[in-house]
Amino acid sequence: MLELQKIAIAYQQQQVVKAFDLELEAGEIGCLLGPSGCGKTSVLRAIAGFEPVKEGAILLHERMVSKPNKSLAPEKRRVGMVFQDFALFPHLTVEQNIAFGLGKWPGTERKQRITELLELVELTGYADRYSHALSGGQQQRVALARAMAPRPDILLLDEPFSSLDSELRESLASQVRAILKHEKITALMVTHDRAEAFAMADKLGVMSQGRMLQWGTPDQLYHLPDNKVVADFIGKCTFLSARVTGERTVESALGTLDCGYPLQAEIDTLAELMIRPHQLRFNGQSGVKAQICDRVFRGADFLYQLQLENGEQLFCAAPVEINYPQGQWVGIELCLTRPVLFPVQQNGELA
Ligand SMILES: Nc1ncnc2c1ncn2[C@@H]1O[C@H](COP(=O)(O)OP(=O)(O)OP(=O)(O)O)[C@@H](O)[C@H]1O
Repeated sequence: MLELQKIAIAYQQQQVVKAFDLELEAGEIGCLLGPSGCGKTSVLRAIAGFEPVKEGAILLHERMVSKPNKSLAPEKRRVGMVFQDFALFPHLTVEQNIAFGLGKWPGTERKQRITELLELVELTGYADRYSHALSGGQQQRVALARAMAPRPDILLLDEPFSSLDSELRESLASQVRAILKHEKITALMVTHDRAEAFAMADKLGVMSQGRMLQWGTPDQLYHLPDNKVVADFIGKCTFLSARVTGERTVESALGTLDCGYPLQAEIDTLAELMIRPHQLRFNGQSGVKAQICDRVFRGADFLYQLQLENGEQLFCAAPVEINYPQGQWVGIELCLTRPVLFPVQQNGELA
């Protein structure tokens, strides 16, 4: 449905997006995640036709819509957009805002589509309200209904929940996902909030400095990140020094670990082992000891900061029923199904 082939975007002479690839199947929801200024909005604007590409091509429905010096006008692309600030017309009612997206649709079809959308976004009964009399979440649902009204081929969402409070953000993200799935709409959303991205995405991409670092399912990015930047951006983790000791084994301060797959690295190669907080467990029988440096209450669990005897630090998430005080020495064990190792130097043998 959507294919970006090595696109580059530049403002004046400065390239802000480089050799950027992305593919979305029909009905899939993709999310671009990345720090402020990495180029997320520029990618969305290029797909919508508001920015030209300097290199590469954009295909929508297998039709070329952008390539250098050639760009199909935004209104001819069948692309819908939802913005951060909702962008509703304040002088129009909910119904009129939604109808705006329907242009020249005939009367009965228009009425039917509006009724259907109001029901879908759970705003039946709000048709005559003006936006100032709606909550932030309701306003954003109207904006979504307006963008979906003409049944675009693809919907682009630019940080649609960022002006809402965090609790509402997550519940609205799940609601919006259900609505998009119901309508079988292909969508691409940009955000810098990973909880939001996890709640929405079938496919997730992490961007940094104009480049796509990795594109895959949220599960792939979380459990098998391609590099340390993705690993860190997608969830809390620490990297423990390790040394290759065999075809499949490494040794670290937590002992010898059988990785279960060939490492393709020389014996004695240095590496870093990714450890997420839930991959460490307290175990009084374990010979590996660590001291509790700090802990943070997170509701369902504590996030412990631990220091090993060699000084390396790790995070461990444990249920609140386990209640270790600061300073205590505890036994710990690793619970990894598929250990992830990174080379100490990029382009090293484990890359
Ligand atoms: N119209 C413009 N003219 C010049 N530079 C621009 C323009 N728009 C964006 N930029 C620059 O391009 C880079 C990428 O901006 P972009 O808005 O795409 O990033 P972003 O990842 O969406 O950021 P944020 O999360 O803060 O919205 C930034 O360095 C920004 O300053």
